Formats: sequence, C-alpha cells, structure tokens
Amino acid sequence: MQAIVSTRGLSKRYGSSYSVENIDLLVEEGEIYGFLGPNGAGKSTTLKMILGLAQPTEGSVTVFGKELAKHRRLILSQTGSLIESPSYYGHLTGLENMRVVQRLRNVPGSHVREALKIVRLEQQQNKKVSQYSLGMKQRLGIAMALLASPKLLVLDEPTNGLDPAGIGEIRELIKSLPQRLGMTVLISSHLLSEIEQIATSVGIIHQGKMLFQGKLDRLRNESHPTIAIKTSRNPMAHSLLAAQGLTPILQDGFLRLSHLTDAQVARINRELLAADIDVLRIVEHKKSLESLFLELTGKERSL
Ligand SMILES: Nc1ncnc2c1ncn2[C@@H]1O[C@H](COP(=O)(O)OP(=O)(O)OP(=O)(O)O)[C@@H](O)[C@H]1O
Repeated sequence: MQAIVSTRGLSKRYGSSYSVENIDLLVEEGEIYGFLGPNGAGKSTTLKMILGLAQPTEGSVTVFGKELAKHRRLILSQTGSLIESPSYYGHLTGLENMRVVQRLRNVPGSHVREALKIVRLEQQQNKKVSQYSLGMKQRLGIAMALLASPKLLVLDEPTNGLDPAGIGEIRELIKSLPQRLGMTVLISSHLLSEIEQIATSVGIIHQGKMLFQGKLDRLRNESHPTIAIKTSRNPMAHSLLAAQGLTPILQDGFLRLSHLTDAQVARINRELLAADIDVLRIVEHKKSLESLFLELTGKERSL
C-alpha cells in the first residue's frame, strides 16, 4: 500500500524542551488514521509540521511520496485541512464563505455545491454563519477543506466542543470519505472512544513521543486477557495450580491467571475435575482499549 504521509525523525523544540520528538508517522492510502494523545501531547504541532505551518527542528515530512520541504505548493494543492477552529466571515452566509475560499483556491464553482452537499449544509447555506451552531460551523470548515477535492484531509480535533449528536454527525461524515471520495484522512483526537469508532490505524502520542503505531486490532491484541476460574474449593485449587508452577491470584472468589493458551485452560479444567474440585465458571476478561490507552499514556512505556 502506498504511503500518503510519512515522517522521519520529526521533532519540534520550543525553547529547551521538545514538544515533538523523533516521530516516524506513517499514513497509508485510503486509511483513516487516528492520531491520539492527551492534551498537550504534541498532536497539533505534528499536524502543523505535516502541513508546512510549522518548521521542524529536525526530521522530514514526505507527502504523496514527495518531500514537503521541496514540493510544498504541489502537496498543499492536493491537501485539505482543518486546524483549530475554522476561519470564516460571520456576517456572510455559508455559501458566500464557500465562494470566498473557492476563488482563493481557484477551483470550479460546482465544487461548492458538491462540498456543501457532502457535509449536509445545503439547507442552511443561505444563513449567516454567525447564526450557525458549533456543529454547523465545523461542518462548514470541513466543506472548505473538501473544496479542492483533496487526496489527503487533515483534521485537528474536529469534534472538539460538539455535543454527542454533533460528534456523531461529524464521525459518520468522516467515515464515509475514503470510500465515497477516495480520500485518506488523518484526524487527531484526545478521545480514544472517538478514534476507536472511525479509525483503521492509530498513532498514540504522549509527551511528544510516539508510543504505539499500527492497526487498531494490533493494539487490541497487545492486551493479554485474564482467565478467571471459580471452583467449589478455591484454596485447594490454588495449591494445585501453584504446585504446577502457575501463579494464580485469588481475588473476589475467582482464581485469576494470565497468559494462558486454550490448551492450558483445558488442561487446568481437567486436572481440577480429576482432583474432585468442581469448576463453576471459566471467564475471560479482556482489557478495554481505554485501559490500554491509559496504561500507555500513564506509564509512558514504549511498545
Ligand atoms: N508556539 C509555541 N511555543 C511554545 N510552546 C508551544 C507552542 N506550540 C505548542 N507548544 C507546546 O508544545 C506542546 C504540545 O502542544 P500541542 O498543541 O502540539 O499539543 P496537542 O497534543 O495538540 O494538545 P491539545 O489537544 O491540547 O491542543 C505543549 O506543551 C505546548 O505548550
């Protein structure tokens, strides 16, 4: 698969400290890449460097296979972005605002109607933007970013400040873009729950460093499930398992074990029964992505 965005050793230093340190980010064609991290982690700074809005202290950015430093104009002509809140004229209507951007970007007028249709603002296009809700303003910002039919769309926390209904709308809109318009999307958020619902790949950044990058499924597999076994005689079962070199933890009426294969679980079950211990429950507990994310960003450990 073709790399749409890749960075090498990308770093940004403000004063004596690094806000972004040695980031190798990789976004492949047709992906929705969720760039995830708590507030102040370095997401905006990274996205700004990818868009040529901030100068890296070290490292390089390649977009569409071309180095940003050398092909900035070409790359940006094929990239749409929404960084921080969208800029618009409140006293003009949505349509008039779109026309301003259309002229600035020198794209055909037909794109305006198309973009307004995609973000479902057609009905409100003649309303002044000062009378728009926050969600409508965000959608207008996305419509502006879509105007030039970009191959890459970069969105920095596009659902910030929206209510759940507004978040849902933007989410569905973004989700539809790769298939509908053949776009690749790079979107940042501090909410795992949000990224989890739309992204195909994630990059997790914390204190300027990338802690994990890859498919969401791989992140899920990083979590080793725990097997909890409830028996009729837990203390005796505990001794039996410990004698076999296992390290069960007796907690809340269950013996908890981790890193077990299916074959080991089956063997334990057989042995408990053979020792005349009834097995009442065998339950698998998977770590939620949320707890994995907190563990990663809380402990700052590298995967
Ligand atoms: N122009 C600047 N001058 C000095 N420090 C800056 C500047 N821009 C960002 N920083 C610092 O860089 C760090 C990362 O900020 P950044 O805005 O990239 O984080 P973020 O992950 O986007 O967080 P948020 O979601 O809160 O915007 C922060 O500590 C911030 O204070």
